[in-house]
Amino acid sequence: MRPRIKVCGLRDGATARATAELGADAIGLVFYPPSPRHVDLAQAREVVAALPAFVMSVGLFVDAEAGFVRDMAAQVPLDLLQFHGEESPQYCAQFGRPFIKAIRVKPGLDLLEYALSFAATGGLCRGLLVDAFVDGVPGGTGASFDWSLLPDSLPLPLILSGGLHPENVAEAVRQVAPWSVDVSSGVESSKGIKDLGRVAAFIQAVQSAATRDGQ
Ligand SMILES: O=C(O)c1ccccc1N[C@@H]1O[C@H](COP(=O)(O)O)[C@@H](O)[C@H]1O
Repeated sequence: MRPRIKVCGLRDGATARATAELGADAIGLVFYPPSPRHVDLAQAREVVAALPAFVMSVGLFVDAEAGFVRDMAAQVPLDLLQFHGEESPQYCAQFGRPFIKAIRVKPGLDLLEYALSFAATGGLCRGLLVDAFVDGVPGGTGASFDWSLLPDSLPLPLILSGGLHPENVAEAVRQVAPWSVDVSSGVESSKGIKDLGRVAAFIQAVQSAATRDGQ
């Protein structure tokens, strides 16, 4: 089976719709004000309303006040929450909604133990997203990391992210065989502006890598 594809940081309905039509399985909405991809409530609602059935909307938060997460989740139809900061399993589970947890990988991290702590949240944690560690920036950096640091198996579906782009994603899929890939900077013409040509190239690269490997 080919890896699922999430494109993160969509900010308008037309681009979100086109991204879905190109074959994305999920799109991400960044509810993190310092990000150049940040969306306000009106933008988020416009993006989600543009999605066809069976394309998921994912709301991304970074160490947000719980009230802010509740408020956005009540006003925007989000299928999944993404926690991309230092949130604990208890924090993530308190919303009673399915979520994915991001972790920034660096040498010495016990990824298995980390995954086990989130797998114990009563089925709410639907995947572990692995990203590059860049000091002082929580994500969306375009930086990649050493994929050989990833263990062979984990108790949660693995979502590979961090510096993926159309030119390296096929190799990533072959080496890591993730459940899903997640991209933001690698399909942009400038920070926060998605380039649909690069989105198409990214999706085609994932599909062809998976086909060649008989997935
Ligand atoms: O996209 C952002 O601006 C962002 C901000 C804060 C935390 C996470 C963010 N995005 C996520 O970062 C990873 C990797 O992004 P990139 O492809 O290396 O640019 C991805 O999971 C996005 O969902």
